[in-house]
Amino acid sequence: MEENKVKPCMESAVFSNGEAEASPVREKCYDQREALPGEPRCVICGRYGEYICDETDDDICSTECKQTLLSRLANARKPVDSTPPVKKFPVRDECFYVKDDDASGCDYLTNFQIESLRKKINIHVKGESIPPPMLSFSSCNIPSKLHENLEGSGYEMPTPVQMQAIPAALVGKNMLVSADTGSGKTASYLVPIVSKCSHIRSQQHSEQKRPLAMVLAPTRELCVQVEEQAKVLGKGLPFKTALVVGGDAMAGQIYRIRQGVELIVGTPGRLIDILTKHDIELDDVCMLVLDEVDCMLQRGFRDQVMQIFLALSQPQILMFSATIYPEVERVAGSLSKDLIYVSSGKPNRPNESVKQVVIWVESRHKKKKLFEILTSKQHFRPPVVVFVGSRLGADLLSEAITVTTGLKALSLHGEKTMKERREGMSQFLMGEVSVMVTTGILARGVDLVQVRQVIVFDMPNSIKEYVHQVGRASRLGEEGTSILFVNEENKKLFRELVEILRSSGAAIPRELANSRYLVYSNPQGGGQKKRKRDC
Ligand SMILES: Nc1ncnc2c1ncn2[C@@H]1O[C@H](COP(=O)(O)OP(=O)(O)OP(=O)(O)O)[C@@H](O)[C@H]1O
Repeated sequence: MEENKVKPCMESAVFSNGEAEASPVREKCYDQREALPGEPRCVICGRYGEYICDETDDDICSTECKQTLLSRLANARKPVDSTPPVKKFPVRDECFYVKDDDASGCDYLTNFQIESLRKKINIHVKGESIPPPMLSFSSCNIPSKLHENLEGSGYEMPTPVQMQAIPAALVGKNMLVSADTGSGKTASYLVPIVSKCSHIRSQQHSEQKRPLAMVLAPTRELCVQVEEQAKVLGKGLPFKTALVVGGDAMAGQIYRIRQGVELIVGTPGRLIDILTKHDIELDDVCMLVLDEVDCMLQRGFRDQVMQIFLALSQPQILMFSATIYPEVERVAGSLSKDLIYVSSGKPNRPNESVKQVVIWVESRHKKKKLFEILTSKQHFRPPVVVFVGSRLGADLLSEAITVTTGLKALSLHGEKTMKERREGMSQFLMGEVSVMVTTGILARGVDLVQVRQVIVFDMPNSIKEYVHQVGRASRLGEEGTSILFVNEENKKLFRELVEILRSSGAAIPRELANSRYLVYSNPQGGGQKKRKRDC
């Protein structure tokens, strides 16, 4: 490792009595000592995070872990066929690219032009004084460094939801946004956050760097990913992040926040834990994001989210999901009186780029059917995510897959340690594991860039969870396939399922189409045994 790539962390030098500055950079992870309470930890191995990786701003312990970190990031971003990382999205109509000669945005567009532009990019809005969609990242007055970082990530043009949500967030609108899975919602809130927070910080003269923004998300995996992306976008700007999730040592998280960060990304439970036990000043938080808002406002999370919301001083609130129902709109509306609504694509529907295949298979035959798919040259498209209904089921099935098919399979669920979850995810993202068997933990928001096939082995409790699970098979309009195993045990969801399959043009198995339960099934999906939330 070249010395200039890994800088000794000044704060950590205080803890190590100057040792970090005097001695050469550690080569191997096992040469590094364990972290003491309150000290920074290596994001890869959890040892003493003596250095800051200048490329990612993460705490790391050695050259070895730095390399692991960088290759994970590179792999996580690598497209399936290893072609250069220029990302596409399904732009069907070139002519919406209205020429803006002065490149200053579309302020001069007439209302009619704005409306026809929205129509062409399939954006619907509701609310007062909503700015027009932006045509390019350069037309929305974001810091040039952020623009460079977007380009560096392969973001050449904003996706439709970004075109509308970014300018609206930049002018301070409170928003509820519904957009298809894989349509770029994350950058829709991270771009405004990085832009605003780095601007505020650069204007501040005080030494105290209190958090300015917060993103709440339901799972640790999603938080890890959002924080990673925030770091990439904020690189080179006065913009630091803290990840606050269960399973990692709390001391390190508090230490990081106290060192001064602009953004906190976390799960509600751990955040409440930290806020109630430690004196963290939140008065400066001016932006709050609820990612997967329908999940965050559901029983289980709602009270914690409200508690955090009430601890803040009326921040701008941005809420996002691919599935938003009237009840969510009602609760979201109660958080802000002048909320605007943005919707892109077909809300509450599986992503159109995913071909849905539904197979009627009795429970006792499901394993056999799965093994057939996984061993079929024609049907198996690794890496594959298999969704099951329980943690034990995930463990047993992943073992059975390895034993029966010889494929490398892993399970990932809420009972695993954070270390196991991190390692499992990275092995999967790096292509070392071809089948990941998981509970709902990976259903929402997680950007599995290389995955093009999802197998829903156990139908989830609700159609909206099914929509999110299917969504893992496609990013930005890339084609994918989902295979759902269904039988009479899922009868409560039959009516909604058939409706959604019909509207997607998917074939419906004869047994399902002719089922006597079709008439009686409950569209709310009630009645199925409730499973423990797995986040
Ligand atoms: N403007 C863009 N240009 C190129 N790639 C983009 C752009 N915006 C987002 N992406 C990439 O598209 C993929 C999907 O984005 P993202 O994860 O934000 O989708 P999402 O709408 O949040 O999906 P989900 O509902 O599944 O969480 C990611 O790999 C992201 O890096």
